[in-house]
Amino acid sequence: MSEHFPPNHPVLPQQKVGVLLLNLGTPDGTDYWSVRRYLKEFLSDPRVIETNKLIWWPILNFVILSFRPQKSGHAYAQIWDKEKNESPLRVITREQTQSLAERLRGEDIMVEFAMRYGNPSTRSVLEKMQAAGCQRILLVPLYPQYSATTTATANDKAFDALRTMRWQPAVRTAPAYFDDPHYIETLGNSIREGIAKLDFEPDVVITSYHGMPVDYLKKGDPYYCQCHKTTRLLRDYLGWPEEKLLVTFQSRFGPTEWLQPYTDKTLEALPGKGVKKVAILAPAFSADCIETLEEIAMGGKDSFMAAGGEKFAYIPCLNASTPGMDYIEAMVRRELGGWV
Ligand SMILES: C=CC1=C(C)c2cc3[nH]c(cc4nc(cc5[nH]c(cc1n2)c(C)c5CCC(=O)O)C(CCC(=O)O)=C4C)c(C)c3C=C
Ligand SMILES: [Fe+2]
Ligand SMILES: [Fe+2]
Repeated sequence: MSEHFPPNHPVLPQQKVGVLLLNLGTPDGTDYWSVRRYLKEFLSDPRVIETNKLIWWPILNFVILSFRPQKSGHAYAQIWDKEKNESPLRVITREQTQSLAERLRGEDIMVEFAMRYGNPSTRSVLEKMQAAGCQRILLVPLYPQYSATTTATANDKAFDALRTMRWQPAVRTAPAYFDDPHYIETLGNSIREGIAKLDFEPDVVITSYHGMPVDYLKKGDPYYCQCHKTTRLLRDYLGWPEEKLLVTFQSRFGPTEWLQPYTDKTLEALPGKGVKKVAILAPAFSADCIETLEEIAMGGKDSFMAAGGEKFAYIPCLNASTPGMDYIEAMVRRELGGWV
């Protein structure tokens, strides 16, 4: 008999592969304190706000966190899933996770989701996966276009948790998929089908991406170029000219210059140029959320109509739709190559 120490070796769970879907995060409720807690974590992230900490700390704590939680809480209340008492972003991310788990069933793969800010936290889920025997974990940031403000910080948070694990699993990160032909085809088909359901033919279709300070682009963040490439490939796929499929940037925050053209200003200007019927989608988001449902589908529609627009339609994100999940499954299987 060999000499083992300790003599009563603990029983170890069976080894398995894990897939961890990562998204941004969302508040646990629409009340002031829930939204404040979420915004504080979000806006304290130096990947998101690069302003010097000594300058930013008082602005965040004394100015932004005293008024923004009410304003955002009111916006969240308009889109809240009242049946599940949860934010749509989390409802949809969970549906995507369940669907992927279903598709990978029988291969002993554990599929979970975690958020960069709020719950379920990346650390708690990674610890659960490690304890369940996941010795190989694929991290999948659910952002089609890479940005340091989203993809990199999601991965950072996962690596932070791994840093304190004695028995650290092997980890891979999935790359951005902004130009993957299968993704472009899936998104292109969702545009075609979205339009086919309408009672009008849009004069133009807008791809509205989440914005970012221009300064981050100048410092080398590839997000802006990847957004443009997604739309260019969509035009090629659909066979549309440049003026039929526009690129705009939404969700401006703070006084600095953000990526342009701005979605809100574009929607206000189009009717004056004779464009009265638009359809709009938000390809930077894998799941519908406050930025798409409240800001675009509701707010964007109001400003377009107030400026003289006649027809407005919002085309949903891929969410947990069958084609959307077909894509995520194929991408995950590809990235798991050699592991399963
Ligand atoms: C302040 C700077 C911000 C940067 C830069 C930024 C980049 C960025 N964000 C997303 C995706 C999402 N953002 C969401 C909400 C949201 N974003 C910011 C700020 C920045 N985002 C704030 C303050 C908020 C909170 C809502 C609000 O108070 O207005 C969400 C939705 C979350 C939800 O709960 O529904 C997503 C998703 C991307 C892709 C991106 C890339 C440049
Ligand atoms: Fe954002
Ligand atoms: Fe917003």
